[in-house]
Amino acid sequence: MLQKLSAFPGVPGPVVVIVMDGYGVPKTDVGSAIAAARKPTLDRLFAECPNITLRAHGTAVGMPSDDDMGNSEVGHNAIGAGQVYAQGAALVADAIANGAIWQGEAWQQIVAGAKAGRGVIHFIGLFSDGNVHSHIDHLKAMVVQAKAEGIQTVRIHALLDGRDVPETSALDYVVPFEAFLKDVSVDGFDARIASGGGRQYITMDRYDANWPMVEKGWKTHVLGEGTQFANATDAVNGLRDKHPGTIDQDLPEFVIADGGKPIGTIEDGDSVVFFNFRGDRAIEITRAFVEDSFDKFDRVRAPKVTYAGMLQYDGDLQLPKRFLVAPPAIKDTSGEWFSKAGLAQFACSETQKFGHVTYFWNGNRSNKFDGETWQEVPSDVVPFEQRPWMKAAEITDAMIAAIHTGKYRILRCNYANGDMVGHTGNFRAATMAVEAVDLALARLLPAIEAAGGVALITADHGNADEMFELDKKTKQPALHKDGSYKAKTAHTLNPVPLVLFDKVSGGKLGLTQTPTAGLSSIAATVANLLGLEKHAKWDEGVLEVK
Ligand SMILES: O=C(O)[C@H](O)COP(=O)(O)O
Ligand SMILES: [Mn+2]
Ligand SMILES: [Mn+2]
Repeated sequence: MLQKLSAFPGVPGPVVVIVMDGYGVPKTDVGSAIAAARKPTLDRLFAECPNITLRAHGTAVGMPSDDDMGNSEVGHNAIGAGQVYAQGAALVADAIANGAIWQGEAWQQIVAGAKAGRGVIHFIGLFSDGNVHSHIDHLKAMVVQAKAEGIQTVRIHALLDGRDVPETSALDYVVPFEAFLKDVSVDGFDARIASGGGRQYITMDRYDANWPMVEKGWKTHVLGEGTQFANATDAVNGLRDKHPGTIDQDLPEFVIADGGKPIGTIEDGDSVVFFNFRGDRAIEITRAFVEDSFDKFDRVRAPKVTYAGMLQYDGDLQLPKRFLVAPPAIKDTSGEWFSKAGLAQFACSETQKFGHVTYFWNGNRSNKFDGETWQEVPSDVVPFEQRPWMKAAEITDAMIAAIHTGKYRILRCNYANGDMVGHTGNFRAATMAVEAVDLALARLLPAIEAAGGVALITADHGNADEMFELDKKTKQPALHKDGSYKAKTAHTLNPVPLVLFDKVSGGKLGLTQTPTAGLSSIAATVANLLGLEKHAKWDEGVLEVK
C-alpha cells in the first residue's frame, strides 16, 4: 500500500495531469509554433506558477541513446509507470547484437514455416531509422539472417515514413536498401521490396481511427493491388511526380511487378514478420493477419501464414501470440497502485491519443484497473492541418463534467493538437493547434480550482516547438536553396515543461528543478500531491513542500 506522506496531507480536490502532446521547450523561438502562438493562459501559467523542465527523450525514457527523440509510447509509459524501462528500440537492438533473437522459438518458427511452404518470408513495417516504431537496421539484420538460414525469397513491404524522419527522405532509405538487396540477391537468394506506400495512407492506423487505411494496406501487401512500378525507387519518384507536394507519409500505395505480375503477394504457407516494435500502429494489421473471425473489412483472401510481430503489441490480448523479442515487462504502474489505494481515476483523450492515456499509461495494458473510467472522444478523420483545433474543446467538456461528478481523485487527459498538427509540417496550423490547447486550459483550470484541485501541465515530448529542420552541424534552422525553411514533421529532442497549477495550498507547494529529472518523476509527484508516499519502485518526485 502507498503510505501516508508526513510532510503534506494532500490537496482537498482532484489532482489532474494534463499532457499537451508534442509541446517541448525549444532552444530558439525561430521555427517554434509555440512561440508564435497567441496563448495568454499558458503565458500566465509560466509567469506565475512553479514550473520546471523534464527530460523527455533518449535514455531518460528508455531509448537506446540520447540521440533518440522521445515519442508517445515511451513518454506515456514513463509518466504512467513512474519508472524507466529499456524500450522496444533498445530491446530489439540488443537481441540482434547478441544473437538471442535468432535462437528464439518465434524466429525459428518463421524460418521453418517458410521452408515448409514456398520458402518466402515477408517483412512489413516502417521503412526508416526513426526508431519510434521501427529501425531499418533491424530489417537489414533479418534479411541477412534469413539468407544465412537458407531462405530463398524475401519480400519487403515498405511503409514510407517522413513523420519520424525528414518529410521527403524516402529515397535516402530506399535507394541504398535496394542496392543492398541487389548485392545479397545471389546464390539462389532473391530479396526485393514488393510493395509499400505512405504510413499515414496505408496500414499504420491506430486505435480503430481509420480501418479503411488498413484495408488499403492489406490489398497492397497481401493482394498486390495498386499502381505498378519496376522497383521501389521508381515508385517513389513516380508517385512524387504524380502527386507533387505530397510528403512521404501521405504517398499512395505502390506494388512492384514483373511483366504486370506483382512480385510479392502473400500466399498460403508464407511467413510474415511485422517488424515494427511499437504496438499502437501495429495492432490493426496484426489482427487482420491472425484473427479467424476478423470482420473489420473484407479481406477477400486470408492466407494461412506463420505470423510474428517484432514484439508482442498487447499483452492482455496476447496480440500477436508469436513475437521475436519480449516487450518490456512494465510493472507497478501508478494506475495500478492508485487503484489499489482505492482512488477513482478518470482518463480522457480523443481517438488519436486515447490509447496513450490508457494503454501506454498503464504499461501497455488494454484492461482497466479497478476504479478507472476511460472516455474516448472520437477524432475527426481528416488531415489535421485542416482542423488544428481537433477535439480539444470536447475533451475539455468531458474533463469538466468528470470533475463536476466529484467522483474522481485523479484525472488525466491528453491534448493531441501540438503533436498531430506538428507532424503535418504546417507551421500556421501548428500555431492554431497550440492556441486551441490554450483555449482549452482557460476553461479547464478554473474548474479544477473550483473543485479544490491542482493540475500538473506537461507533455510527452516535443514537436510543435521545432517546425523547421535543424542543420546537422550548426543546429540552426536549415534552409532550402531558395532561402525558405525546411519543414520538419518529426518530434524533437527538447525537454518538456512541468507546470504546477495550484490555487489551493496557499503557496506551500513548489517544484524542484534537477538536472536529471524526467517524465518518470511525475507519478511520484502526483502521489505526493495526494498526500501519499511514492511506490518504492517509482523515480523520485519533484514536489517541494515549503
Ligand atoms: O505514430 C506517430 O504518429 C509518430 O510516429 C509518433 O508520434 P507519437 O509518438 O506522438 O504518437
Ligand atoms: Mn506524443
Ligand atoms: Mn507524435
